[in-house]
Amino acid sequence: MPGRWRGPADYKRSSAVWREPTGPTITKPGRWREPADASPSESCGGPFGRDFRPHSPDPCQSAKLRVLAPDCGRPLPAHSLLVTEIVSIPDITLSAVDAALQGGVVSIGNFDGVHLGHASLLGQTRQLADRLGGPAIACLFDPHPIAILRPELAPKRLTSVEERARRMTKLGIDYLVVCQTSTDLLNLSPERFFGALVRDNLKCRGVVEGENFCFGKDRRGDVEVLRTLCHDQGIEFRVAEMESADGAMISSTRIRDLLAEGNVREAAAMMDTPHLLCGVVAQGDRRGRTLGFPTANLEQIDVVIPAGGVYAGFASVGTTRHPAAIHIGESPTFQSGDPTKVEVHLIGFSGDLYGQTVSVELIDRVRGVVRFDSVEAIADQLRKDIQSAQQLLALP
Ligand SMILES: Cc1cc2nc3c(=O)[nH]c(=O)nc-3n(C[C@H](O)[C@H](O)[C@H](O)COP(=O)(O)O)c2cc1C
Ligand SMILES: Nc1ncnc2c1ncn2[C@@H]1O[C@H](COP(=O)(O)OP(=O)(O)OP(=O)(O)O)[C@@H](O)[C@H]1O
Repeated sequence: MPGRWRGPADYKRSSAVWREPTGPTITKPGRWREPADASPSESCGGPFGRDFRPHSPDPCQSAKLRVLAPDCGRPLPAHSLLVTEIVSIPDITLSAVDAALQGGVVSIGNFDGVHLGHASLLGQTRQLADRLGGPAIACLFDPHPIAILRPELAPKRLTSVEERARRMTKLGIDYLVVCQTSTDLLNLSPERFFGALVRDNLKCRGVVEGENFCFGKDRRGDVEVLRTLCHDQGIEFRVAEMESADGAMISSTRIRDLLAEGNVREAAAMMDTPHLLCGVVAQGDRRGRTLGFPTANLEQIDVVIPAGGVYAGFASVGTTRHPAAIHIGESPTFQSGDPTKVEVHLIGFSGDLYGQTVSVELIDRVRGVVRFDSVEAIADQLRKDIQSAQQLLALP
């Protein structure tokens, strides 16, 4: 049965991953630009489809749902740039990863959003792996530990695991190891955690972490503890300087806060790529087309939805990318909608999108949501919004 733990040697590995013949593109950390043929919609379900639902509150349930690529049966599109291979380890104290993953350099964290701080860290991981020989590995925990420890405080994530892998590809990371989070794992002391994952499983030659890295039960291990553990095992250890913007450290939490304010532009700057909302088009009230602006209503979005407002962005359907005006939140004019409703008007597009997967890159904010007194007034404003969006997107 796919995804079920069968024994120590049984770790899940995505086999439907396509590797570029020339290997991953390595560029200066945080300075890469998306190649012209990369379509964000492929990263929504990615090659793993929408079956990959890692955020179940019940870790056992999550393990059952962990159906990675081998069983999804869908071929990876040729233009997809996903190269970083996702490897799932159900239990770090039991699993035995294969030799290809061993002898490299690891960086451990959540890497949600793969922001510029992560990019700098992972760039150094790549460099050290090149020097020492062996793969460059990022390792994260899924679900996020907070979802098990304090589920009521667990924030929505910025990026799916597949999207993180896609971003890591551009940073030269060979493997994204996804450790199945459980209470047993969270109860491991720093020493036992290090022994199980870094020493015995990955047999690392090097470790790279940021200054604020903590690990092990109650976050008792810090970079000094890690330095000693690495030293005792003859593992090279490097501490990366923290990356900042406007005098404050860049973090996933800070990016979530920016999105909560509707500041998608700054969030994009910190991730070096726009925030991506991916959903399936559902039926709305069918009012949009009567206003002259049909909208695709997106459902099943499982990442942070920014504050209510009108945004400029791009919407991708399959491999086609359209400029778009996006409305998030309620429609007070019609007393309808909810704060997380996402409606997308694809500029210059007409056609049926129901049931299709659409991914939206949020580039900039146009304005807040307003209540209009008449249908004519809102239609007038929508025309202006399309113009503003086109300007913000620098379209002719
Ligand atoms: C670019 C854009 C801006 C919008 N701004 C507002 C707004 O300020 N106030 C409002 O009540 N509705 C706003 N809407 C929502 C429209 O009222 C909504 O698209 C319409 O009710 C159609 O809903 P339906 O897709 O469920 O049929 C906006 C929609 C778009 C596409
Ligand atoms: N701004 C940064 N510069 C350099 N390294 C960073 C930065 N932020 C985090 N890191 C490092 O990246 C690794 C992964 O950290 P993690 O994903 O938990 O970071 P985070 O962005 O601070 O997340 P959160 O806001 O949820 O705490 C850790 O080694 C951490 O020290």
